[in-house]
Amino acid sequence: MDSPDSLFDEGLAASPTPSDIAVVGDMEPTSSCAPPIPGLFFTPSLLLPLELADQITEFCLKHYFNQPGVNQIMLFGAASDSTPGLLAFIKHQPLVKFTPFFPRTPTHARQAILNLYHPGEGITPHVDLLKRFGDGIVGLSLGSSCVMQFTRVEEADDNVRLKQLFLPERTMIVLSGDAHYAWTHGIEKRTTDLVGDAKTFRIVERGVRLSITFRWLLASEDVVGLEVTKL
Ligand SMILES: O=C(O)CCC(=O)C(=O)O
Ligand SMILES: [Fe+2]
Repeated sequence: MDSPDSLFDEGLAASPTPSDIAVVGDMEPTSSCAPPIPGLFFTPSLLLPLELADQITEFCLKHYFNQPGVNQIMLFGAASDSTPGLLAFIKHQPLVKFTPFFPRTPTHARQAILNLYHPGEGITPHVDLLKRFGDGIVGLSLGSSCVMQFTRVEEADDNVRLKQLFLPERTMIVLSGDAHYAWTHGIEKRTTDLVGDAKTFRIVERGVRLSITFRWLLASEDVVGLEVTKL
């Protein structure tokens, strides 16, 4: 993937966007207990307030996903008016204190990627572009849950290379450090997820899911082309 506007690392994914209906494959029950990946922070009980979540979802669907076939939007700039009230909420959550996401003196532009997934769609495992983004990605799940999968970029000794995490709707995940740079993240193309543990689990249907991920752009990476939405 050579395009200068590519968001993801070469070799790991060909410009992943939510895509393609797939057959349900083998599933393992997955819980909302964060896997032991350094730099991955997730608190299942921390939920975006329902009213705010509904407002943001409605706003994004109306303003950004109002044409057929559009399933990914990139926003650049302060990204405050573009997702009203969302950054103000995120900023005060202890989870983001672990990341350099809200430095005392912001020096870089902010970027948000909005992905819309219909049931059966997913995103190829990838590492977000290392050279373009600063450390610390904050991701929100709106409208539906899903299972996110993580694999180590380098082969490691441990038996379990693939780790999974169930992301209920209105939850927030933070990927920083190793979780950002040394592991891929992706979502399998499924219409259902198996949630729980080996003994007690249930099938959860996927609905339409909107994810919003915030990042910092590194210096000189804040101009990527004229086709992007400038705020
Ligand atoms: O949908 C998600 O939660 C993940 C999106 C993602 O990985 C990305 O936009 O880079
Ligand atoms: Fe990503």
